[in-house]
Amino acid sequence: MSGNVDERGEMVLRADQTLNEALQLFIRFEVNEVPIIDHQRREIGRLTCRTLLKAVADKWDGRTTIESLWNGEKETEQVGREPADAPKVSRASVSELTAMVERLKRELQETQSIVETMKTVLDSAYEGIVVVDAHGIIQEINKAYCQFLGIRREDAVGKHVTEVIENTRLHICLESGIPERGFIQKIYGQPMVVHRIPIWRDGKVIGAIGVLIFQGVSEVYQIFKRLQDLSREASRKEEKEERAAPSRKQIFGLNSIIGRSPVIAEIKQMVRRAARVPSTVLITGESGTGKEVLAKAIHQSSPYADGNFISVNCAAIPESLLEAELFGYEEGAFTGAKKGGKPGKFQLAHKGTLFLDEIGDMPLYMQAKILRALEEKKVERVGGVEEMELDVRIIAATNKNLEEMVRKGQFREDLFYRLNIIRIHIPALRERKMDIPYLLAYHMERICEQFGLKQKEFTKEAMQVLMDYSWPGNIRELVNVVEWLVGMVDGQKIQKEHLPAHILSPQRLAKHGDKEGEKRKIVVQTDTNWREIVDAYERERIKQALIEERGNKAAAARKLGMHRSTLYEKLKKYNL
Ligand SMILES: Nc1ncnc2c1ncn2[C@@H]1O[C@H](COP(=O)(O)OP(=O)(O)OP(=O)(O)O)[C@@H](O)[C@H]1O
Repeated sequence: MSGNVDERGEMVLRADQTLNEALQLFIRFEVNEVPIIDHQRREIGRLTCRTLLKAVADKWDGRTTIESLWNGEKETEQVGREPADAPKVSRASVSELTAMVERLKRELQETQSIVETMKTVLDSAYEGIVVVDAHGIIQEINKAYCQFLGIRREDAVGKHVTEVIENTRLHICLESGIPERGFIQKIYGQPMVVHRIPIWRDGKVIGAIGVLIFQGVSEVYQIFKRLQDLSREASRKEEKEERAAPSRKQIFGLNSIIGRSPVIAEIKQMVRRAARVPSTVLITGESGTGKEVLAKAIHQSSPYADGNFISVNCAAIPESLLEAELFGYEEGAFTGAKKGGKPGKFQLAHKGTLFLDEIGDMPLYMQAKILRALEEKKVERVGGVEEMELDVRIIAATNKNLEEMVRKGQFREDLFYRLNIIRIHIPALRERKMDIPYLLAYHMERICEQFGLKQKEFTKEAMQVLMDYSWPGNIRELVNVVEWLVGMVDGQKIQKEHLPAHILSPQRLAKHGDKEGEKRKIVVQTDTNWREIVDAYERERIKQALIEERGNKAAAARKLGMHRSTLYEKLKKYNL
């Protein structure tokens, strides 16, 4: 910069110097204006801080010479001379503005780098990936997809997805907001496996991602066969359980917790941690939020998975029977005691998990007994003399405020601390609305499969109403609504008008903040109605299948997509 001082010791810039050099000089000496000289060192004008910053902000090419800026090659307005009414830039603001420009430049570079990384990731993927906006317009498509379709990226971006990808349903997925996983889509006559994933933000679908997984279904079959061979041995236990409930898809452990909200991700993380240690877990959350589902997931992912998962609803067992239920009894322990006695839930859960649901409803004297069992790891049957050593993982759950109950003396403080070692809280469904479409899709698929029906879809309007609803009964209520809709709607599309009246006009239901009891009453009441309707529907379907198959039960079971033993159970249930 030494060449930038004239004979009078003043700062100058030569016209052939670059904007980079000028900016450095302005920053280093915090000047506001510098004379520009030609090669004969004559002053030909002045470069102001404002002009320099504008040039930088407009087209930041640091190699541009002051001269070319001056000549207006890249600038349309007069450059170099400050308009008469231009605001004067103070020394302080010079440094502030340059710092701002530097910051913006850095941020821009970072954003460009992220975009570049994303593009590289997309293009490195083996799968075909396409991203559309809320209108179905392609925003991004990766190399693998373009190669498969035989198109260029620039010919696809900006077009509606239906113009580019044959038989796509990505635009339908935008409407329903429901993900479609593992669907078969024919492209160029070839069956392909695809995922369609809607992108939700602030309760709205803002786009969708389509993933073309393999180059063909045959490849999936090959992989599936390989996996089957490998896991045959390991899956003996699963097969046993599947036999017990053949019409339902079995999902285990963490996979049984459906939801994509950040809070569900956190909960899954907690489940992973809780599964690793034998510590007691306390699960809290409103009724129907999935406390039992979570407890099972912990059990299935833990070293206790080979043992039983025994669930006890402490509120449902009469007080007088609770002790015998939990600890078992010896023969003759009391009038009416079974011959040979009976093992208690603790004993049944030995080397497994005991799930104490509604622990807040446990009477105080039983709390003391449970505490003793937990601390000593021993139980004694009612009427017995011998103690049995037990290795049981305890998971307790409640929808009550146990801290408050401890304060009021309704719950033992020592038991509370013994239970509260790992605490997991499940928020109400209305506090994690982005899980709603995933739960609807999951239960729709599960129930349709169970009833042997083709899966139904929600229209955008119906989905919006379901998203807006506050679900006072949480996921249990959602499951009931799906079951009701599967039974009641004839076509494949579930329209807004098909939804139950209390969901369409929720003001008829109790508002949040109303007494818990009131809320429960409404949910239970609606539950009963749904159950009756669903049962009537199922009875009718079974009757029809038997008529069509001329009384052949095996054929009717096949037609209904249920196992023969399930059909026998239902025939008994419906008196058919
Ligand atoms: N994350 C989830 N994914 C899928 N289904 C779920 C999930 N959570 C709950 N459900 C379903 O919701 C219903 C209620 O779940 P669950 O019985 O675990 O709730 P809960 O909180 O234990 O209820 P309560 O307090 O009344 O005992 C069940 O049908 C269950 O399958």
